[in-house]
Amino acid sequence: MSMIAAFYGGKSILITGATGFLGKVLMEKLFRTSPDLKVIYILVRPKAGQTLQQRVFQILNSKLFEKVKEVCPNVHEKIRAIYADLSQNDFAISKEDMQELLSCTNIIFHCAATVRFDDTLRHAVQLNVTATRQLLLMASQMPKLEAVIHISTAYSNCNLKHIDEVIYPCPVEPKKIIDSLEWLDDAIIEEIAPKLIRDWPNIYTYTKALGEMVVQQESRSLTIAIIRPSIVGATWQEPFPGWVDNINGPNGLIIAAGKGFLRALKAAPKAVADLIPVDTVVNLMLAVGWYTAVHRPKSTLVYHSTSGNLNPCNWHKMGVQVLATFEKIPLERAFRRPYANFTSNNFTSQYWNAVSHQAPAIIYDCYLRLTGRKPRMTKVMNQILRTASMLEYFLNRSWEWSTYNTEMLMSELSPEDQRVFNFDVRQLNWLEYIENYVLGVKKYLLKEDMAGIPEAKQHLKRLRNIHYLFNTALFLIVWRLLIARSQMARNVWFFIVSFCYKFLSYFRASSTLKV
Ligand SMILES: CCCCCCCCCCCCCCCCCC(=O)SCCNC(=O)CCNC(=O)[C@H](O)C(C)(C)COP(=O)(O)OP(=O)(O)OC[C@H]1O[C@@H](n2cnc3c(N)ncnc32)[C@H](O)[C@@H]1OP(=O)(O)O
Ligand SMILES: NC(=O)C1=CN([C@@H]2O[C@H](COP(=O)(O)OP(=O)(O)OC[C@H]3O[C@@H](n4cnc5c(N)ncnc54)[C@H](OP(=O)(O)O)[C@@H]3O)[C@@H](O)[C@H]2O)C=CC1
Repeated sequence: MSMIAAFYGGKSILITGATGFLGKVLMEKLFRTSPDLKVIYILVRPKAGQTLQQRVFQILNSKLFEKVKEVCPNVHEKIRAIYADLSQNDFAISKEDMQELLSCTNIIFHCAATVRFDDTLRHAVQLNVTATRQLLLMASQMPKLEAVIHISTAYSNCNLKHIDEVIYPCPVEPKKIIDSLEWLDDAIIEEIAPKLIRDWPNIYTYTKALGEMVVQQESRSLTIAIIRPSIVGATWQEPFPGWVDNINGPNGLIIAAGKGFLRALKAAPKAVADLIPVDTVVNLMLAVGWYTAVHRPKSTLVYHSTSGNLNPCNWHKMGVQVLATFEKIPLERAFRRPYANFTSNNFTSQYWNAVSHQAPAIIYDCYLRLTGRKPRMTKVMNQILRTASMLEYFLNRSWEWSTYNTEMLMSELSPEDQRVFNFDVRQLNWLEYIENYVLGVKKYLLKEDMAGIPEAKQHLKRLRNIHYLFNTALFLIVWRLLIARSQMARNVWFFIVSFCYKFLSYFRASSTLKV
């Protein structure tokens, strides 16, 4: 019997960010392994014209929750969506709902955040810092609370090379930043933002670091743990391999590569690609929730959910496997054949951008214009290049994350828990994982039909022929122009032609002799 699964039985669990990538997988696993849990409260806001109920309905009716419905048929009754906006005071939760949350909650998983790298400082602080503080204030009024699990990121201290499982101080107190944002206007805030974030690469990682400091300062009587995942990728094993549903992190770039838009990336081929499957992160979260509530460690423990030091894979290996998978299972209607050129050199990268990205986009837009259609490829390409440049920082560096606490926790689990809540990334086979990942991007994110693979392969063959034809035509045009203008080119041309002629004559003569 799994001790962790039994621990969550009969519990009331509060999850923020339950509609996000990590939150959905967390809910799924909780319902599947502890179907006798009492209730999961989720803080949700209406979005894209959908009410809370419609959003919950959509999640529960997705493929991700198919197994849950077999194990826990009354899952609809065990989920309680509470209207909340984490950027508002008291999260805009009604009095009745707040009362229920305060009196019933046993465990909190705080996943909600803005994960955009280019968010405004005001919004990112509201979500990643102030909301964390407010949630902890709420937590301190919960008599039945056993543990709070805060989700940070392994990159919250990416200005350091070696990162331990400790909370590092930030140069400016979070409280001071929160207070000053109250009276500064937006223009000034955006002006001071680059000075505030110093050597952090973006507002996201900086505000996540501030969020950790808030956890440390506000923990007081609470039992809290922090989990720091690196780059969260598709599911490895559960509930099925390759599930993914948003374009964040590697997903957008994998699509761009598969569709043939992105053919070169400024990335250090040997740098560690620190991906971690989302189900591995969720298993660690649930194990940490159990351990924190049962063992009540005296200080706030930090757990790294990373792969680099236990089972490293580099960007080159990852890129090669992504391309190999696209050979077998290509995406539909590709723009060009998938290809990837990793370089960390500035000049080479700019050259590839011009030749492999901008030029084809401009040529294609000319073609669209000539055929009376609206040009769009340059816009798409610029969007992809902007995203790639935002991720560059993470593609050109390697970090060392220590994993003492994570390994300690692993050794504390019973063999059954190690199996059911497996977060041992050493068992991950990268080649198999990446293949399933790419397949998952095609099936679950792009919703492409597997029956379309033969047609997609035919399309790639046509693209290859167009590519050869285009290159030959280009070569002939350039050569013709050169011959017309340069005596040296003409000499080279006559030399080649006479050499070929002599070779053919020799070949013909020797074959006649043999006969
Ligand atoms: C062979 C090649 C191999 C490739 C392998 C490469 C692997 C690369 C790995 C990358 C490493 C990433 C490192 C990350 C490390 C940090 C870890 C964390 O904690 S990070 C935590 C994770 N955080 C991150 O990863 C955040 C990173 N991303 C960002 O911050 C921003 O996306 C941005 C700033 C990059 C671009 O912003 P912006 O220019 O404003 O663009 P928008 O975002 O607004 O969207 C663009 C378009 O996409 C549409 N669309 C949106 N959603 C979906 C969807 N679900 N479904 C479908 N479509 C969707 C949307 O409608 C729009 O279309 P349109 O309306 O224009 O037609
Ligand atoms: N994905 C990754 O690679 C990594 C993620 N992390 C961390 O993991 C956590 C979860 O990330 P992930 O699931 O990928 O992110 P998502 O963007 O998929 O999910 C974010 C969640 O936060 C919710 N949220 C955002 N703003 C508000 C708001 N104002 N009010 C209420 N809810 C809000 C979103 O709700 P809505 O659906 O309404 O937008 C969504 O449920 C984050 O803390 C992130 O920092 C850490 C490392 C890597």
